Amino acid sequence: MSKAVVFVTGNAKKLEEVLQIIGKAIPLESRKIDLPELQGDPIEISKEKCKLAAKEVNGPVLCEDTCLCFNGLEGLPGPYIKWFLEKLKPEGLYKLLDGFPDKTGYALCNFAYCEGPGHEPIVFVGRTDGTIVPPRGPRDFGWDPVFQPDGFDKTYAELDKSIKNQISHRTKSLEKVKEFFSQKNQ
Ligand SMILES: O=c1[nH]c(=O)c2ncn([C@@H]3O[C@H](COP(=O)(O)OP(=O)(O)OP(=O)(O)O)[C@@H](O)[C@H]3O)c2[nH]1
Ligand SMILES: [Mg+2]
Repeated sequence: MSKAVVFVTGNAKKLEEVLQIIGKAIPLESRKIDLPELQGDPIEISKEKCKLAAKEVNGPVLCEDTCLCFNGLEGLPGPYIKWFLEKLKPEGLYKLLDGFPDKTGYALCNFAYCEGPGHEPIVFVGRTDGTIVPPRGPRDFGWDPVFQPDGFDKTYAELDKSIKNQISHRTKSLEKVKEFFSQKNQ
């Protein structure tokens, strides 16, 4: 690849996972910029975030927006999970579903790639379905303690990192990003 792609994020834990997942498949640089985020549709949010990132960097960029969606709440908190988590902590996220029998949900990761200012971003969606449970496991990354992926009896936080990175929303999205770059560079 001629030009390194800059992954723009203000979140160190995200960056750590992205580097673990992609290894050397895509030469990445990272830039810590906390980008403003639109409200609304998750795809549009990631596209707009990526356009702003491309402007800041003045070159090719990747960025991602992550949602945690509760089926009982019609997909909310979704893209607003960061603010819900900050105020309610993991316990409060589970309590949000008090009175809602459906505890299922999904983690969504939308990576967006933009070639540079003026280019339209492309979005790569990764989704992992699961259940929202009372928090269990280490607290070092966001809402991991309340998300139990389907097929496992452990939360993301309790799972070995290598297992989370085989099945996660982020991995599924990055698989598509890798495929895109391998085609692009043929
Ligand atoms: O337990 C978790 N497991 C994950 O796999 C995961 N991925 C993201 N998050 C959290 O969900 C919100 C997304 O908001 P978000 O996409 O806007 O991220 P951000 O603002 O922190 O960084 P960025 O937008 O600069 O990239 C933020 O609170 C993140 O900490 C996760 N929590
Ligand atoms: Mg953000």
